[in-house]
Amino acid sequence: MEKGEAKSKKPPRLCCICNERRPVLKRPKTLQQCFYEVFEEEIHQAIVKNRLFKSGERVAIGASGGKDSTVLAYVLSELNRRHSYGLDLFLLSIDEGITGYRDDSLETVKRNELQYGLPLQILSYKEIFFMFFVKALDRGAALLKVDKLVTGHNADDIAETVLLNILRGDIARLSRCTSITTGEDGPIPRCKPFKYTYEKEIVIYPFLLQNLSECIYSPNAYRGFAREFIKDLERLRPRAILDIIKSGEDFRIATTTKMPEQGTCERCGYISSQKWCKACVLLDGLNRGLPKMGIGRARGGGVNGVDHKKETKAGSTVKSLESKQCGSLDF
Ligand SMILES: Nc1ncnc2c1ncn2[C@@H]1O[C@H](COP(=O)(O)OP(=O)(O)OP(=O)(O)O)[C@@H](O)[C@H]1O
Repeated sequence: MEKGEAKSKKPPRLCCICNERRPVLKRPKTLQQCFYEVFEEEIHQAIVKNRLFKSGERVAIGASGGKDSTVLAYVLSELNRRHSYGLDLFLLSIDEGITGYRDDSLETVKRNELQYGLPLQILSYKEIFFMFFVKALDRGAALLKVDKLVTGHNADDIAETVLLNILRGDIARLSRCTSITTGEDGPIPRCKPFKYTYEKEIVIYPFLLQNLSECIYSPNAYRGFAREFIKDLERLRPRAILDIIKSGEDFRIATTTKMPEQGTCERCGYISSQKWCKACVLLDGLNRGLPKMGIGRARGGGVNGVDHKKETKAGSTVKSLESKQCGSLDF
C-alpha cells in the first residue's frame, strides 16, 4: 500500500465524549468534545456542586449587554428551565449614562429581554444616586429586593484578579477573589457561575457577538497588563488560567497576617473596610467640588485626596479613608 493511500484512509477523529460526531473544537481543558452540551453541563455542575441557589430565590442577572452577561442570561435561563432550579430570574442593568456605549449595550439587553423571556429592570445612576458602579449594582439589587446577584465574571477575569492581588500584595482580596459566592454575610450574595469558564469559550458559544460594545472607559492599565500576560500564558499552556485560580484558592495566609476588618460605612451604613465607603468619599468630593477625591493617591501624601487631619463639611474627622485605587475592585 502506498504511503499517501494509507494517509487518506485515516478515519477522522471523533468527539471524545460521544465518539460519534466530529468534534466542534479542541478545548483547553480536555481534548475534542461535543462543545455545546459540555459547556452548559459544566456550568450546571458548578451551580449544583457549589449550591449557588435555592429554589424560589429571586435572582438578578447583572446584564451589561456584553458577551459574558449575555451568555450568562441565556445559559442560566436555559438551565433554570431544564433542571427546574425554580429561580425567579430577571435582568438588572445599570445605566451609567455613557452615550454611545451604554445606550448601545442597553439595546442588546432589551433584545435579550425579548429573546430569553426574562424581565428587565434598568436603573440609572441618578436613581441609585451613586457614582460607583460595583456598589450601584449591589444597591440596585437591594432596591429590587433580590436574594442573589449573578455576574458574568469568567475564569480569565478571576485569574487576572488573583494575579493582580498577588502583585499588589493585597492578601485580604486574594483570599476572597476566588470564591464562587461572595458577600454571604452582607445583604446580597453575589455568584459567578462562569468561575471555571474560559472567556474564549464564552465568545465561541452561539447567539452572541452581535452588536456587542466594548466599554470605552474600561481599560485599566494594570489590569490590562495582567490580562495580556494571562493570554500569553494561555497560548503556551491553556490550563494556565485554571491553574492560577487553583493557586489562588490554595493560598494559605499566615496566621500572623493582619487582615482589614470589614465594618460598615458611618455615613450610609453600607459594607466598608473604612470609616466611609468609597461611594460616600466620592460623593462627598463631588459635593465639595473636589471630583478627584477618592480616586487614587493625592500628591500631598494624603490618600484619596483627603487631608486626614481636616474636618469634612459633615463635621466628622476623616482619618481612615485610606482605600485602594479605583481599579482595585472586588467582584
Ligand atoms: N452596567 C451594568 N449593568 C449590570 N451589570 C453589569 C454592568 N456592567 C457590568 N455588569 C456585570 O458585571 C460583570 C463584569 O463586568 P465587566 O465590566 O468586567 O465586563 P465584562 O467582563 O466584559 O462582562 P460583559 O461581557 O458581561 O460586559 C458583567 O458580566 C455583568 O454581569
